[in-house]
Amino acid sequence: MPSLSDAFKSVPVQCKEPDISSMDEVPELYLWPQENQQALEENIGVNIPVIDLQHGVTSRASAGSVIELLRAAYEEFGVFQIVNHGVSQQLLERVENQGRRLFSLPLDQKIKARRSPDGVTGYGMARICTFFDRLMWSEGFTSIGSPLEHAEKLWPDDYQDFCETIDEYDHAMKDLASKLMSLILESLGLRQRDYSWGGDNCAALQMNHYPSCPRPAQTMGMAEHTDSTFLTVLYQGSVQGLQIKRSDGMWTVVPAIPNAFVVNAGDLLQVLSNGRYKSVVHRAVNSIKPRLSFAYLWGPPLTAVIEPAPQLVDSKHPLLYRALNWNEYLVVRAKHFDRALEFFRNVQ
Ligand SMILES: C=C1C[C@]23C[C@@]1(O)CC[C@H]2[C@@]12CCC[C@@](C)(C(=O)O1)[C@H]2[C@@H]3C(=O)O
Ligand SMILES: O=C(O)CCC(=O)C(=O)O
Ligand SMILES: [Fe+2]
Repeated sequence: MPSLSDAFKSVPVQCKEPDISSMDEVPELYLWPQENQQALEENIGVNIPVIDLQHGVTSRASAGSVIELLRAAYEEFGVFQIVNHGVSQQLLERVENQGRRLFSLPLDQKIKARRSPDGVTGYGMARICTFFDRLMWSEGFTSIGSPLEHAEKLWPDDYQDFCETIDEYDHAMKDLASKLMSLILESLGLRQRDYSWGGDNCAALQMNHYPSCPRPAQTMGMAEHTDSTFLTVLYQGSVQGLQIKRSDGMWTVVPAIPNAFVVNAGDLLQVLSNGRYKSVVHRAVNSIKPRLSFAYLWGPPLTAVIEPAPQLVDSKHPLLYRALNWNEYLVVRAKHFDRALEFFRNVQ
């Protein structure tokens, strides 16, 4: 049985982990072309819906049911935010504190928990770094289930708080992600019982740190990408940085709302919905302020067959993708990155 950690074995990567937290100058390799960096002040918050999971209210003038709001948000943007989601503010604060604690360790300590070249979990740059010729102004830590193996290396005598907090957060995210998936299926007119795959859904928690940056207009925190998931639940704290690319190619800021989560549509949802909900292209930009984000990347059991729902295929909506599973998708993506979905296009 493959695990999420196996998908990258065929394409090992060796990323360096320079100590960007202590740099007051930005080295050449971190400077990205200017066209990437248009400031988008005028686009801040362009109607990206905020859904109140208990009441269905939104930031838009017109309120509606959660399902209608979700459908509209995913058709238009591939993203929405949620409030009143049931995850306590206290847990979010604890997770942020543990993130701060981890990333403020000296680099020689962090690299004791370094991600292996063919692995997924541990400390290092986001795996997509190999697809770009510039470096990203960020560092990350990925866990799948318990982070114990790495936490013991980071804090040999004091890893318990970290593990307990991450375990608790992982459980809260697991529940929230499956609730969101039920709502998403309902919004597509699909029956929950057809999507209970048998076996546990897989997920990874990606903690990101974007250190204070002396030239934020010229650097990139995390380069543009889609997530390979069904959905990603992102907590971005109080410092803004996430941007999404709209269908007209314009970048739009996703405002940081206290205690809200951002819910991105991922590539597997694009497949399952036969292209009706497109995975959202997004990136994170830097600022003078240090920023943390926590992405819970959630998908099906690794070998479950994912294919466009038959109810969403008809003469006006031809079958766009052939059946795949998350494992084979990740293997193709590890090699071909943003072109991976093309390999699963249905050819008539
Ligand atoms: C479940 C996963 C999604 C991810 C690859 C991974 O196996 C674990 C890390 C995830 C992450 C987080 C940052 C962005 C991303 C594109 C990356 O490089 O690593 C995603 C991967 C993905 O969505 O494919
Ligand atoms: O930091 C952010 O806002 C985005 C992070 C992200 O896209 C990811 O971890 O996949
Ligand atoms: Fe992402």
